[in-house]
Amino acid sequence: MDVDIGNALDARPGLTEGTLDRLDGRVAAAHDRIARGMADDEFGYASLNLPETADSAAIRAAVEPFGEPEAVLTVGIGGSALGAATLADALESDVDAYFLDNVDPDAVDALLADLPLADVVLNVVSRSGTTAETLANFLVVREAMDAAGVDWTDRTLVTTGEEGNLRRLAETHDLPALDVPEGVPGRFSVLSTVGLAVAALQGHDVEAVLAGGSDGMDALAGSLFESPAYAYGATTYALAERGALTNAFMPYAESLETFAEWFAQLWAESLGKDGLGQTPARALGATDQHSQLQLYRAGPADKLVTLVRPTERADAPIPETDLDGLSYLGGSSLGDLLDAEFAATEASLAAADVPNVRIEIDRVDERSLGELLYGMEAACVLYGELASVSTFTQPAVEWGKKAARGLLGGGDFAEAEAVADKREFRIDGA
Ligand SMILES: O=P(O)(O)OC[C@H]1O[C@](O)(CO)[C@@H](O)[C@@H]1O
Repeated sequence: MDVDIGNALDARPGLTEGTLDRLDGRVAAAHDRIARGMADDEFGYASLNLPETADSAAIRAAVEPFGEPEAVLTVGIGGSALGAATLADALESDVDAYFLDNVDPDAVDALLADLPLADVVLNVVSRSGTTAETLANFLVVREAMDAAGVDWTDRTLVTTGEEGNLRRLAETHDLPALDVPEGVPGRFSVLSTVGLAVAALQGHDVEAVLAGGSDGMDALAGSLFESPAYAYGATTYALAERGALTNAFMPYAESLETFAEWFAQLWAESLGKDGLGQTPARALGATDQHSQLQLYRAGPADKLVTLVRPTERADAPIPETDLDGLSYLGGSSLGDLLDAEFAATEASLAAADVPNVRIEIDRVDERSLGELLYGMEAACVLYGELASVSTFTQPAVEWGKKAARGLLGGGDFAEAEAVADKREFRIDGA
């Protein structure tokens, strides 16, 4: 993974090389803190040890009984789904991967109607084992399997914590079960059982993903000038300090669109604390050049754009054409066009003094993805150290959970009562 921060210098907001030099001392101190946390397997910091601590053999052993299924259906949400989905959507496989990470009845019914339930592995993932959406979806899928005459206990893999409903379910029905890694928040768990079981079921090289993570681990150093991940973390932090409170995250590869969704949880849930943080805006190149780019380039000077791409990709020729004004496309290729659009967008932002950072990986394969995912996690941890926030907790999400549970009769919660206090100011339609 390479990071180019050149277009973050002298932008609006922008950094100078002097800023970076002054910041590097704080990066060194932050790295020492991170290194100590990793050495002691401290809560949260343990995430950055996963390339060495993840048990790929246990993952392979757990999925082995399922052979090569037609499909894998993951029921989980947030970090319990997005990492696996990132790898599944980035890599090709003959085994289809589906994810139920929402409780939209239409979507759930439509998916269950299409799935070959007798040849699906039901991969239920929840660290806590109490997440309402995950447990509700599991109960719905289990009933659908029952109704289809499928023995769900033959088709289900559980990944969960030591305690909780899912652990008890696995023990009661003797289900294959994987442990979520200790001390690793869900959004940092892609390089573990949580993110890699689907990859193993899809026949991907799990060890190569972890080797890429190790590449990222080896690239950590006590200076932003020596570590791409820290260069990204320090630059995004310093730009936020200067007003870039939105980070438009824009991969130029369809295979990395879900990666942007994974990044959004990592960045928002880790750094959105104490009135601080940087809003990740998910975008896709070249598509969003025809939508959001207008705002990025000509809107408030309150954002940076992160451009991500593989330097090697498949290609497809563009046939010759005599269409007026379009003959220049003929004989070129879609890859050439995408690369030209990437360079043009990058230059367009620079010409408007909009800070932008380029992240490049060799190609979208297991090893490069492992390094990229690890690099973003390390960048996030560094940013959190520099911002002095509690990177690995997410207390703000609990209020809504209690309110929803109270509304459904799951207990007496003041949050649920507060829902009734909604201030009304309605403008009704026809
Ligand atoms: O794995 P669990 O415990 O079901 O949690 C799922 C997701 O919900 C959160 O806890 C937030 O509610 C995320 O941090 C986590 O990734």
